[in-house]
Amino acid sequence: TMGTALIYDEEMTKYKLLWVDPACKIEVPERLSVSYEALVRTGLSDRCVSVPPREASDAEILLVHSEEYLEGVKKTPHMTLEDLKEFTLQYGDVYFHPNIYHCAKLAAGSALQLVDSVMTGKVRNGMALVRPPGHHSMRSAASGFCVFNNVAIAARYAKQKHGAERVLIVDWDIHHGQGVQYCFEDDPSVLYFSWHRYERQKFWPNLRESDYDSVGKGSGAGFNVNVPWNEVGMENSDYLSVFCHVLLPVAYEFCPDLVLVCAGFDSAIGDPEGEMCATPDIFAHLTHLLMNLAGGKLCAVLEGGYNLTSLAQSVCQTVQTLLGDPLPQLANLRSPCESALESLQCVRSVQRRYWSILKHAADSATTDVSTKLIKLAKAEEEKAETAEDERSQEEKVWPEPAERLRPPVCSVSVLPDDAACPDGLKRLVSSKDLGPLLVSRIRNRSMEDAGDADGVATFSRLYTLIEKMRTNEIGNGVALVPDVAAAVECVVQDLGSDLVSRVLVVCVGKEELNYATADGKMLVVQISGEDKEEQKGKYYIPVCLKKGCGDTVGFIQAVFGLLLPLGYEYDPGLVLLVRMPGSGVGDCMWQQLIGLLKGFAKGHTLVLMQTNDGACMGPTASALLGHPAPPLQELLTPLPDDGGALERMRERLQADWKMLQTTVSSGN
Ligand SMILES: CC(O)(O)NCCCCN
Ligand SMILES: [Zn+2]
Repeated sequence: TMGTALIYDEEMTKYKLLWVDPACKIEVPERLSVSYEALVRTGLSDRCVSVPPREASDAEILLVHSEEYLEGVKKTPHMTLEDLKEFTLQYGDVYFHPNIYHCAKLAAGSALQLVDSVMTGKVRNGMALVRPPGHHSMRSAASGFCVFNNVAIAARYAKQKHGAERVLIVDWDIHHGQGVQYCFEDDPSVLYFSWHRYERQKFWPNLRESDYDSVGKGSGAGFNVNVPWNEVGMENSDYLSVFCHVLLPVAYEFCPDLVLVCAGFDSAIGDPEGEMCATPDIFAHLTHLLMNLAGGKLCAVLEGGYNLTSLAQSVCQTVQTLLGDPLPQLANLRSPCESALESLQCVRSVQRRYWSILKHAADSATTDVSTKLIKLAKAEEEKAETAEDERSQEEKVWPEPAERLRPPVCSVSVLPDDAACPDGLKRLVSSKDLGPLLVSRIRNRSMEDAGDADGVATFSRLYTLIEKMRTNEIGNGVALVPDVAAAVECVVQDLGSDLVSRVLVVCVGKEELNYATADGKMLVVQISGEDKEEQKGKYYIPVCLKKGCGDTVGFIQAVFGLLLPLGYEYDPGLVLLVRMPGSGVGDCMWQQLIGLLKGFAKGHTLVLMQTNDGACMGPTASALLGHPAPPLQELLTPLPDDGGALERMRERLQADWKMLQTTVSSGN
């Protein structure tokens, strides 16, 4: 199914703080109106399926909250100002208003409408712009501007009404959604992931149980994943590292039927609460990285976000990705910071006991993180004293996110004349005259009999395709060629090199690739079952899966632990995905790979396959067109894998590639 639902009603702007409370003054009605107005202004709202909110019923609210709490909140509409203040005093950092009960029912009801729309297949995914937010509210208490726990209610509702068996909740808000954690900490059917500003418990809500060692209880052990940020100023690379090295491997092993996002945008630059430095376009990638889970069924529900500029931009980035638009290039990613690496290492070392995909993660006990903790804590104590005053004054500025233009043609195919063109793809026939020099090079390089006019025609079409991707006239494409190894060599040596500055070549299968430039114009990552001799340098990385490319657990570990971090750091202008004959990779994994690789080069991927391997043309076309990849069920029953080899490879490569790091540098 296609389509993105958008749920919004201005009624949810009709409550505000009626007295002085410094902790609550940032939660203003304009948060919602500027977000919606930005979606209207950019034309994104018109591209969505507008779904009206509704009020959550008592029964639905009671899925999470107690009767006494609900009865209490029910009385607030008739309270005097003094009664409202009195009622509010029993909770922390939250305020009540005569209309907030109505809005809280609409906020929860919006999340339920979104779940209905997605679970019934009316739309593929969607976003609910709501206030009051929800993730702090608990069974019998309001907290942190939250009254009813919108997403927790939605998760229970999805299970009860739609039979969802496993629900993943991703909370990228900069605060810990303790309400969600308490609700599901002993429930293995709901995996709760949250990162949050923590500063070793010095940041609100100052809970010991927000730290990384709260992994869930009883049968829920392992189904709660907390990533504390112990410093402010976290950047895009810190966020992406946690997604690649913690959340995504675990999420894929969990294999959810539905993904709910506590979409708070106070984790973006400029926000007074988060004080982080990640730019709004990061949410395009965070959303994208979750969109191939659960067959694309993703519901994003607004939580926090208090800088009206970065909030509006972040909401637009999220919705634009839900609509399937090309992703922005994330420029100049750098190494995750030391504090992020320390958190990453701690989280992986506690979660490795519960997730086989993390089994080979370093056990932090061996690197004695505690001394590092103390040393770093002292270091930042000094820094904090000085930085505090400067930091709070400085006004953050960041570039407006780049436009993300959909190319006129989404996907094309380059095929032998007798091959059928898959539905939805446009056959590329026009070809550029390559000129005698290139023609002779092609003939020499790859064609046995120089007379192979077909070969030249194919390559001139490939050249055209690459050129039209560079100018964004075409999004992506797939080519069936007689000899895929020869084609790769020709494309990267002759065609690609002068058209794009960096080509990421992802080869699946064992064929020998006998070129690897050391100049960085090309990065080759080859995933195969063959044990290759040591890699030939920084830009040729052979990843060996002992049990071959059919080993889904190993493949996923290679994709998230190596390929995606490398790709983000390399930041290519074009992705060349090569399917070597006999690779043994499954169709689902293949589609997942195509979907995930769209995160690079604004989605400009060229898939090369051998003519006699055309059987997977259907799944390939489907993935290129943006249809979500089917879930990888195999992950549920992982075979004993050799993930250790991948960890060792990552450790070896991280000297060259900073995004591969998952532990604090043992050096300092
Ligand atoms: C929804 C939320 O997580 O943004 N609420 C933040 C409350 C902060 C109170 N100091
Ligand atoms: Zn927040």
